[in-house]
Amino acid sequence: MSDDTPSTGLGATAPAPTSPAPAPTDATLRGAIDAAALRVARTKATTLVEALPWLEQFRDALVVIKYGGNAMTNPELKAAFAQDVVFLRYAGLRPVVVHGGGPQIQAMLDRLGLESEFRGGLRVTTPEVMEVVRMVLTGQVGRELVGLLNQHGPVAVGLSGEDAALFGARRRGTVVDGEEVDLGLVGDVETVDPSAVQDILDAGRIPVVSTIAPDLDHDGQVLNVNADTAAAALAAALRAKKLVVLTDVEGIYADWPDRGSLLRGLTVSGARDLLERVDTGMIPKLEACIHAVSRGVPQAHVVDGREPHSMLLELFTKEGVGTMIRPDDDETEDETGEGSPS
Ligand SMILES: Nc1ncnc2c1ncn2[C@@H]1O[C@H](COP(=O)(O)OP(=O)(O)O)[C@@H](O)[C@H]1O
Ligand SMILES: CC(=O)N[C@@H](CCC(=O)OP(=O)(O)O)C(=O)O
Repeated sequence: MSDDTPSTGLGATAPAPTSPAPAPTDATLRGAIDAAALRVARTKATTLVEALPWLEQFRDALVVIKYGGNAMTNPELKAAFAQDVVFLRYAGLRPVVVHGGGPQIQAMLDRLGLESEFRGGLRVTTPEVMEVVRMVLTGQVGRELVGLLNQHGPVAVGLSGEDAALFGARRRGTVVDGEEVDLGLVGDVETVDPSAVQDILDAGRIPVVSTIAPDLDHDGQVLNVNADTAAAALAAALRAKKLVVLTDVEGIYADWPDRGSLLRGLTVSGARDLLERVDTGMIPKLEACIHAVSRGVPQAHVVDGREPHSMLLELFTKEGVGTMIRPDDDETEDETGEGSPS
């Protein structure tokens, strides 16, 4: 007797069926498949309708998306990212992509046998390394993203911080273990003229920005700037409605690397306090979010770029998936982000 023989509930078991159940007819099978397909279609429709309040709220909204090099290493993820950005555009938002490319720069430096080291989270940049940074960001990573976006229609236009004086930067050093460190050709963005980006947006297209910046103090010299902070400066100058930073973790953790300490929401003051406790990679991201929100961008999000379509989930669902940073006087609930479209 097989283990799954049905029980009568009276201590005895029912006799095993003597003949197999009749095989389902083609019509019954087709009916079952149609019912399942209908259920899937209904779920899709519910998902679309759930996005409606956000689509209404974000109509025309300018969203600056920072796409980090670590979230850009897998072809499927890159394709999903391109789909999401084009989706935002076709849904009536105005996305602007600002990309990094740290791992891609490193790979090229390794191929060329050039050494470079990071100090305080920034790459020490010699003139030779600067040539590679410029070549990889504008000539490789930017081009590739433009190509991926344009697979969905002729929407994307690439430019760098050098075009139409989009960015102007000044050289910076850093302090590591109490010591002043010369980073070479590394700068902070000090001026932003967003008119070239605005022109591309006004044409209904998607600007894709590589973060190379002319040196304001030395004509003809360009500087290597951190892509997170450049994205924040651009978001503030464009008066963006959101800054979305895609990276390779779920969001910001209160107590990194304790996976149970993922933060759903943070105020700018909370983010400033946390700066003391985060490690190298997250410092420029947190600084970028603080910079953008304290200069008038209503919300900044840190989202997992390894999760396909995480950006859409963060923007268009009640639960969200990453960490949202908002002004101190914003009353949005921290834990769930519920209450209003985030
Ligand atoms: N509190 C924190 N929350 C999340 N990540 C953190 C935190 N502190 C440090 N990190 C590190 O920051 C990294 C993200 O920065 P980075 O590797 O520079 O990303 P990207 O290439 O996307 O710019 C994470 O992978 C993680 O190792
Ligand atoms: C000064 C400095 O460190 N610049 C970065 C620029 C690229 C970048 O920021 O890329 P991610 O966003 O992928 O980290 C670098 O040379 O790697």
